[in-house]
Amino acid sequence: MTGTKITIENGKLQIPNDPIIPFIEGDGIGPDIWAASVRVFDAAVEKAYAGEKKIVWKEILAGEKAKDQTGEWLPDATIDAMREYIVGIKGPLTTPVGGGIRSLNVALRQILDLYACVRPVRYFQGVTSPVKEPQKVNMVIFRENTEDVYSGIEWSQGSEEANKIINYINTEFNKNIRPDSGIGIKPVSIEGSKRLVRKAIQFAIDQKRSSVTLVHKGNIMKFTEGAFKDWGYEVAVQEFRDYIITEDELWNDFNGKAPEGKIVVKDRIADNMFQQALLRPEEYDVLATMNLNGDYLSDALAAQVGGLGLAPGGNIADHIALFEATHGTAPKYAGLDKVNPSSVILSGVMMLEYLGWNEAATMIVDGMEKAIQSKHVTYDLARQMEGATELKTSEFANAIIENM
Ligand SMILES: NC(=O)C1=CN([C@@H]2O[C@H](COP(=O)(O)OP(=O)(O)OC[C@H]3O[C@@H](n4cnc5c(N)ncnc54)[C@H](OP(=O)(O)O)[C@@H]3O)[C@@H](O)[C@H]2O)C=CC1
Ligand SMILES: O=C(O)CCC(=O)C(=O)O
Ligand SMILES: [Mg+2]
Repeated sequence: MTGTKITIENGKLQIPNDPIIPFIEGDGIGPDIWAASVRVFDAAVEKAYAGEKKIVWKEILAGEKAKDQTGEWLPDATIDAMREYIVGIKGPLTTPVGGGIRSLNVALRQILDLYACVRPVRYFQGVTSPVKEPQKVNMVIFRENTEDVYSGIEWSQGSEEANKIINYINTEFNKNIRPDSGIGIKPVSIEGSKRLVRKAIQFAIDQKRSSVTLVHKGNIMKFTEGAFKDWGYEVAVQEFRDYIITEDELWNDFNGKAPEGKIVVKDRIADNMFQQALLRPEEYDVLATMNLNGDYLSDALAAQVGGLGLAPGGNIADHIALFEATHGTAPKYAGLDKVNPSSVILSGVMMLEYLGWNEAATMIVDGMEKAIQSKHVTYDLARQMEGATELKTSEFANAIIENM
């Protein structure tokens, strides 16, 4: 295989003109949307750089394909490849509910310590949305990606471990957990919280965004969610003093009007955040959330601008980054060449921006905007639009390429 590895020099990514980029095709709808997406990426890079740049794709295995070919759901070679090649992209992977394997998606994030799940939510002109003014939504979710109830530390009801823990907590701490309970642990650390909020604020500074909102349920879960909020404010005030004001300062010192260029750091209790996002979306910009709240908010905000077919994301550490759509494997549509590939395509746009290949990224977004405005779209958007022509996954990729 030709191609050159991305490297890190003096803390910065060095991107060759022919980077080797690993990809995971994914389960369910994964093969359909990956086949469409990769054609769009290659066409955009070719068009933007006239052959001077090219991605050399390297398939790595996870999920059902890995199980079939290697006997393992997540082979070590896949983790090694991500460490070696640094930037990658993946399709969705199935996680059974209840028993069976744990989430491979979560495992990839935890093993590679991809601590920020970054999910931008914006409106595409022409998409029909369930809200009146979807164009007011322009938020970027920074979701903590390695801890919280996603840590996978849980024991089933009736297991020896669950019984032991219940007994210990009830006797040592005078609590009253019902003996027939399942047990899950919710660890939230200073390190995990602060590095996530730090990344969110740095993004807000770099992208000249107006606010960072810490989302939490700290009124109820005081020492996990409440602590996340407190540690978030600590990072803001101690590390970014020259760039930010808190919401208290906004009202006490600036009469509700932020000085030019200052980012307002505020917090909202999670249930309130969901209704604020619907009713006053223009007041929210960057959101820093814990793992579970961020998972819920990602799908809800995606729906607000037209659905999961348009919801990209990236799991990003200090250097290693694995881009992926917000949605899952939508198994009922697997192999039908039906679903919207845009979430993976827009995840690829995030990846191209991460590489600094902004020209190709912009070209894809332009192509997608034009295809949507011409009402040539996949079923999910077609069913909401009047007078739309429904395209297959592969045909929508063609439409983007033709409009680039
Ligand atoms: N990061 C990952 O890999 C993720 C994996 N998963 C896994 O995926 C599996 C299925 O999860 P499920 O809860 O059904 O959620 P999914 O996100 O897979 O699908 C839910 C619904 O969202 C809509 N949708 C999803 N993707 C698209 C798309 N590309 N284009 C158009 N519409 C889309 C469909 O809606 P409609 O029915 O209205 O057409 C679909 O039925 C589970 O095993 C879950 O664990 C879930 C989330 C993330
Ligand atoms: O890993 C899974 O199966 C689900 C993950 C998920 O919902 C998400 O990352 O948004
Ligand atoms: Mg989710």
